[in-house]
Amino acid sequence: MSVKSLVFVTGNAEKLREVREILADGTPLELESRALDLPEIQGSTQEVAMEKCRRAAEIVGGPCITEDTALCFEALNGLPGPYIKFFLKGLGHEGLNKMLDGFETRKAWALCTFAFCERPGAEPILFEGRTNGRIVHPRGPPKFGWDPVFEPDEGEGKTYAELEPAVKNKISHRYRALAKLRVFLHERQTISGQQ
Ligand SMILES: O=P(O)(O)OP(=O)(O)OP(=O)(O)OC[C@H]1O[C@@H](n2cnc3c(O)ncnc32)[C@H](O)[C@@H]1O
Ligand SMILES: [Mg+2]
Repeated sequence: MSVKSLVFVTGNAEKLREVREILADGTPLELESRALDLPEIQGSTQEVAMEKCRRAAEIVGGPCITEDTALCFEALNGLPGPYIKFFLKGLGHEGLNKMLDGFETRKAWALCTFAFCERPGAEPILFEGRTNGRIVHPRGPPKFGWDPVFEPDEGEGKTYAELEPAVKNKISHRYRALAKLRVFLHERQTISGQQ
């Protein structure tokens, strides 16, 4: 099976690390990374992801993937969603918790959206992965974003930050979205066979 290389445009080194770790299971897909922090529009997670990937393809001048991560609070009808980066920056881990004080549920879900764009001007295709959980007071090393405050339902009571990276990578929103992207790329023979 031949190895296919694809450009992953992201300004987030931790995302890139996790994607590489997940793909290290033998997936014959090599990522070439471009560390660009692309502007992101306002809108639904799908609209944000589509537009970011369109812009990335224009810059790269060829096929590329981008990834958007949202953290959605059930009590807030899915917000902060794609705006979590700015909420986290402005409020911190405890602030995210405080936002939910007074609400009946602390349920949340992490949503990852990969977008693949074949060439500049082409319509991107989206692949979503979701992991359900809840928002808790921070536990575990604060290495990656909101990992310390998200306790996935399948994490046996541990936050993403407390889980071994290999365990997070088996249940994560990112793993689930990437699994769909891999199937797509494989079926299009982007991974194996001729281009
Ligand atoms: O260049 P891009 O790929 O857009 O990278 P970004 O850091 O701007 O990422 P997003 O726009 O998708 O914003 C998502 C926010 O959630 C954080 N994040 C993403 N994935 C995460 C994960 O698995 N665990 C914890 N935090 C995460 C990330 O650090 C951002 O603050
Ligand atoms: Mg971003």
